[in-house]
Formats: sequence, structure tokens, C-alpha cells
Amino acid sequence: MTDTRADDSTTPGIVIMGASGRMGRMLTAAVVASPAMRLVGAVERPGSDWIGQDAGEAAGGAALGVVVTEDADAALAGAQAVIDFTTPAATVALAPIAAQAGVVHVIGTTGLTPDDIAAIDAVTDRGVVVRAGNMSLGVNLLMQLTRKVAQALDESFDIEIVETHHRHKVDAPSGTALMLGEAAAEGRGHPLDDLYVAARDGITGARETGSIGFSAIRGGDVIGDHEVIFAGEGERIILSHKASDRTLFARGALKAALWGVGKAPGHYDMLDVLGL
Ligand SMILES: NC(=O)C1=CN([C@@H]2O[C@H](COP(=O)(O)OP(=O)(O)OC[C@H]3O[C@@H](n4cnc5c(N)ncnc54)[C@H](OP(=O)(O)O)[C@@H]3O)[C@@H](O)[C@H]2O)C=CC1
Ligand SMILES: O=C(O)C1=N[C@H](C(=O)O)C[C@H](O)C1
Repeated sequence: MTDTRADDSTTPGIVIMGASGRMGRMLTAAVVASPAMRLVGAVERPGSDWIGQDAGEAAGGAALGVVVTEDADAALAGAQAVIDFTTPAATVALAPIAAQAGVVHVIGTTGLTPDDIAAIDAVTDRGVVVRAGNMSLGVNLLMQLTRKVAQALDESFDIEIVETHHRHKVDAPSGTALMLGEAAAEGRGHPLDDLYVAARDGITGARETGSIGFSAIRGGDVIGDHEVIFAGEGERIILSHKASDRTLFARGALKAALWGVGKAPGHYDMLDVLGL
């Protein structure tokens, strides 16, 4: 059967930012496999070997008819959404370009500072941004459970968040751990900044009541494991999520891109997309 999707301009056109990355390759394959969207652009870092190559061929597969460019402005012309799992600097630079082009900006990038988030927020009066440190249904559901459990238990239960990722991950704690921490802090009725404790080492003193601790483990090819531990006297409640395949995140990102098309300008998250 002939695949006519590339000519079907009624399906949303999607651009992948960071096309050569672990998630970029996964996202490119997922967009190409989806009957609901078309791949219309692929962007990489200036100086990347992939610039000027076909996005499919550069990944070692069949040609996709999309040449990788460093010019995000040009890539976004005529697109409906850009899916961006890159670096904080690349994401912050892309935000005004996507807003100006009227293109939904789906952001999976983690390690964003408060200033980065403020810079992204600044375009949401005119652009649609869907941002989440984890695009999976399971983690977003886990956030809701974490908020509820934190609300139900008093401060005699200590909250600790433990995350494990592959050796290549550059930011810690993970975006997911921070989302879970924010949900727990919300359940406790405080901003996370007031409760946050990370990286204990040496004579730290006893644990401060009500704090939320974060621990990050890096090694091997672990895609992403997260645990929220509520440790009380004589019992522990442990909420846990384990990702075993990155397509999980890609599925969520594609859903977010389709959901965002036609939405009013604003800063949305996966709870909005999933209706949780
Ligand atoms: N929200 C979620 O569900 C998930 C989020 N993530 C997050 O996504 C991000 C990427 O993860 P991962 O794919 O593993 O990382 P990679 O390092 O494999 O991919 C990042 C890609 O972005 C590219 N890049 C860097 N700068 C630019 C630029 N200026 N323009 C275009 N592309 C650029 C990199 O190119 P080069 O290598 O040439 O520098 C690389 O190809 C991380 O922040 C990670 O935490 C990951 C999985 C799920
Ligand atoms: O870098 C990764 O790989 C992942 N990053 C996200 C995070 O920081 O939480 C999501 C997922 O855990 C994989």
C-alpha cells in the first residue's frame, strides 16, 4: 500500500528538535510511524554531523525526505508543532521562535533553572507550550498519587525521592523526581523550595522534620526508575515507577503535540493533556 501521508497537508506537521539524540531518534521514528501526523522538519545543534543529511539516513535507516538543519526558524515554517528534548539552552532559545511561528512547543527537556522556566513562561502570552519532565501516563498518575498520600500523612512520615538513570544523564535530580517532589510538597501545603534537601554527605545532622530528600543514582542503561518513599515509625509506603522503554516518553510527547494544536496560548503540562 502506498503511504500518502507525506502529501497529506491536513495532518499536523511536526518538527523534531535535537533529532540525533536518544529521544530525538525515538521521536522521529514515532512521528513517521503515526498516521495522525507528518514529519516536516529536523533540527540539530550547529556543528552537528547530522546537518545537511536526511534525518532517516543519518540515523542509519531509510530516507525520510527531511534534511536536518541548524535553522530552527526555517524548519518551523509551515509546521504545527515542534517536539524538543534537548538542552536547557537550546529549549530557551527555541521558545520565542516557536511562539513567533505559531507552532506548539512540546518541551521534554529537563535541568531547566527557574530563570529558564521564566524565559519560557514569557512567551506563553502568545505561544502554546506543553512542558513536562516526564511525558508518561504512569508518572503523571504517580504525581497525583504522591500528592494525595503526602496530604493524607502527617510529618511523622518522612518523604524521600530516589531516582536511577543511565550513565549519560547530565542533570540531577531528574525532572521527574522534581515533579514528584513538587506534588509531595503541594500535598504538604508548602513550596518545594522550602522543603528541598539533596545530596547528603558527611555529618549532616539528623533529618529535618517535614523536609523532602532527593537521591540520584547514575549507571548503565537504566531508562528511568523513580520511588517516592514515605517512611514512618514501623512502616514505609513506597510509590514506584519504572520505565522500560523510551517509546513511552515519545508516545506522550506525540499526544501532547496533537493536543496542543489549536489551544489558546498558555503554559500547559501533561496533566492537562491526559486530563488527570
Ligand atoms: N520529559 C520526558 O518525558 C523525558 C525527558 N528527557 C529529557 O530530554 C533531554 C534529552 O535527553 P536525551 O535524548 O537522552 O539526550 P541526548 O543528549 O541524547 O539528546 C539531546 C540532543 O539535543 C541536541 N542539541 C543540543 N543543542 C542543540 C541545539 N542548540 N539545537 C538542536 N539540537 C541540540 C544534542 O546534539 P549533540 O549531541 O550534537 O550536542 C542531542 O542530539 C534531557 O533533558 C532528558 O532529561 C528524556 C526522556 C524523557
Ligand atoms: O534523561 C533521561 O533519560 C530522562 N529524563 C527525564 C527526567 O529527567 O526525569 C525523564 C526520564 O526519567 C528519562
